[in-house]
Formats: sequence, C-alpha cells, structure tokens
Amino acid sequence: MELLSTYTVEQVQKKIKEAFQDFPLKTERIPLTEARNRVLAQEVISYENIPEFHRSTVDGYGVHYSDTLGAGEALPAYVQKKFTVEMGKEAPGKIAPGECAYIPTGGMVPEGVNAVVMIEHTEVFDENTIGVLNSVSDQENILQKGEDIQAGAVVFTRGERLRTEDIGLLAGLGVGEVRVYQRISAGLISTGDEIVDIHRLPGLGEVRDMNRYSLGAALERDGFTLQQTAVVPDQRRKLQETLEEFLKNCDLVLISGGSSMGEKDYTKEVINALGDPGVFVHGVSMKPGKPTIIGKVGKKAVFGLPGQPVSALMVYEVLVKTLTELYETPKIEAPYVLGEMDRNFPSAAGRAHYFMVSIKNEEGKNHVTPVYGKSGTLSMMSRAVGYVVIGHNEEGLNKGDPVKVYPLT
Ligand SMILES: Nc1nc2c(c(=O)[nH]1)N[C@H]1C(S)=C(S)[C@@H](COP(=O)(O)OP(=O)(O)OC[C@H]3O[C@@H](n4cnc5c(N)ncnc54)[C@H](O)[C@@H]3O)O[C@H]1N2
Ligand code: MOO
Repeated sequence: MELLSTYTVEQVQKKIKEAFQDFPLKTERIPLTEARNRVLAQEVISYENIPEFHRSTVDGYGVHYSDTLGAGEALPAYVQKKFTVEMGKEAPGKIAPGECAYIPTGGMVPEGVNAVVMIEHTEVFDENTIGVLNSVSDQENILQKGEDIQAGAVVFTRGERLRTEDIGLLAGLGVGEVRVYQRISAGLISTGDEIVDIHRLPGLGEVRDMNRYSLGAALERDGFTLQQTAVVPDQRRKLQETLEEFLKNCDLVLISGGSSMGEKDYTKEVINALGDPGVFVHGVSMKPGKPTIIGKVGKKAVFGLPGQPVSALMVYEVLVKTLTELYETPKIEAPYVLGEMDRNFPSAAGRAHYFMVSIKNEEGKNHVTPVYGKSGTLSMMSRAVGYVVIGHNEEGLNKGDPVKVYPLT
C-alpha cells in the first residue's frame, strides 16, 4: 500500500508559495470606506505635505521665543497683541519681535512666530498687551509643515493590509479610492456519507457539517470570499463533478474529509483526474493534519483537508492561510503571547505537533496549560485560547519551558 510522503510543514509552506506563483490574483478599485482589512495592490505616494502649513498644537499666543527668555510669574515678558488667527483661515499677517498673535489649537502659525505660549501661561495686561509668564523654546508647541507626512513620501507600499489608522491617514491625504487585491473566491466541499446539514437532526452514525461553518468563518476572517458550498457523499463521480463545477467559480477549493487512505477517500484521485499538475503534496509531518492533500488544477488551488474538525482547522491555519502571503506582506510575524508550561507535555520527534492551551495569568506570568482532547473534539479547540507548536525535531516540553502561544481568533 502506498504510504503518505512526509514533507515538513516548512517544506510544504515553501512548496505552496512556489506552486502558486501564477495564482490568478486580481485587483479592484474600491472606496476608502470599504478598504479596512483589504490588501493594497498599489503604492500610495503623498503629493502634499501634511500639514501644509505650520500649526499650533495648543491654544495660546504665538511669539518670538527670544522675547520670553527669563520670563516668569514675578517678571512677565510683555508683548503686543497684533491679531487673532481664525481656524481654517490663513494667518492675516506677520509677527515681529515684541509682538504676538492669538492662535487656537490647530490654527495656522503666522510668519515670524517660532513658538506658542499656552494661554494658561499668560495674562492679559491690557487690551493690546499680553504678559508671558513662562519662557518657551524655539519651535515649542508648533507642528511643522510636513511633520506628519512629507510631499513625495511613500506612505504605503503594495501588499500592506489596511488597518483602522491607515484609513484615517489615507483620508488625510485625500485618497478616496484605493486599488486592492480582490478577495480570493473560495469553495468548500464537505465529503462523507455521514455528513448532514446542520438544520437536520442527525441519525445514529451521522454528524452535522461543522467544517463548512468553521472553515467558512476562517476564510471570511482572512479575507477570502466564500463563493460556494456543498455536502457530497462518498462517491467518486459525484465528488469529481462537484469539484469541476466549483473550479469554474472559485480559485481555491477546500475539500474536507476523504484525505486519508480509506477505501472511500477519493479526494486525491479526483484532483489528479481533473488536471495538471494535480496533487503535489499528500502527507505533511504535522500532528494533527498528517493526511493533508494539496493539488493544483490549472492555476487554481485545491486542498484536501482531514475531516476531523480540529485537524481541518489547524491545517487551514498552518497551510491554507499561506496563500495570503502571495499578495500580502505582513507587518509582523504571526503575533504570539509568551508563557511558561505549567506541566510536562510529551511529544514524539519527527513531526510538528500543534496542541491547544489555556493561559492563566498570575503575578504577571502566563502559566500555559494544555487543553486535552482528540482531533475529533472541536470543543477542545473552542475552550482553548491558542495553540503551541512543538517543532519537528523536538521531543516534548518540560514544566517551566518558555512557549509561544499563538492566539485562536
Ligand atoms: N489507516 C489510516 N487511517 C487513518 C489515518 C492514517 O494515516 N491511516 N489518518 C487518520 C487521521 S490522522 C485523520 S485526521 C483522519 C482523516 O480522515 P479523512 O480526511 O479521510 O476524513 P474522514 O474519514 O472523512 O473523516 C474523519 C472524521 O471527521 C469527521 N468529519 C468529516 N467531515 C466532517 C464535517 N464536515 N463536519 C464534522 N465532522 C466531519 C468524520 O465524520 C470522521 O469522524 O484519518 C485517520 N485515519
Ligand atoms: O492528522 Mo489527524 O489530523 O491527527 O486527526
């Protein structure tokens, strides 16, 4: 009997990126209001300075800082008030030494002013004379022209995922539309004679289709569009017809179940029957997830995920998600929380082991506890806050070992 080949997780991640270099990525222009969490397919250059004029960062009086040297409560520095700057208007004149102008927060700093004294550090001596009770230094309380963004600067590069703050910055630059990568259209096929729609009461031997929902949620979370779903019994012809139809509408198809070596595990055969180059991975040295299948039909990707609900999600997390790296340059490596094992956790070397954990924070330290269960028990994963990876060549963890916990989201 053919045994599963065993590529390491890292080898498979690399193979995925290489195999799908010609993946059919498309782009679209969308309004800024819809751009959060989308990945830029363009560079954004600023044609303007932000701000375009020196701005006061406080409500106060714009002065020549040298006029305020040595000023204090007991010995105010007196300056003549020339005018008031109105919000949203150009400053109406210049300020010479010995003079000042009232400027509101965000107002334009007039020519000649090189510092702003906060209003609470001044007193009105008479209608035209202001007493400064504090000295200020050169450029104090002034936001310089171009201090936020300089004209000509590359503000965003292609491949950046736009976050909340980025949307605000783009608005500040007057960018109302952006070119982003289109969401990859994905299809989900749940296979198995035992799988029933979640709205039905399963008979003995039957199970509800959990994977369609968990994988569907994961795809949506990561910016794919769930285009099509189906439940298919363990019949080769039916699976092939369904996959063929899905590949007309989807660039990525996930088939859950039927990945192993059982008599009715047809996923591999069907992918190979449909196209070149077909299956290029069957078997990954990871636990759970060993029987994973990865194939390519034309330029499109087909993953055969293990049917076990925990395994299907872990393989999604570790391998399917790699596809987003074809167009996205993550700002940081996958975020993790550091903690310490609160007990020993054995593991056999020879495959990467992903296990679920909970965290208890006591006296500033994260104590990490395994959440036990089989890969058929999704409640184990639901109770966990994250997972820990034991590397391919490592043999388990000891109590007190530092670990990285990758959060489940
Ligand atoms: N002789 C061997 N048997 C198995 C091996 C092996 O290497 N040799 N690997 C085991 C491992 S590990 C896994 S994981 C499973 C993978 O099996 P399949 O991908 O073929 O999946 P199924 O047999 O169809 O289902 C497994 C299990 O998951 C349940 N399931 C399937 N789909 C869903 C769904 N949409 N929602 C909820 N639950 C689902 C299914 O009912 C089964 O209980 O193979 C081992 N066997
Ligand atoms: O590899 Mo299986 O995915 O352990 O349950």
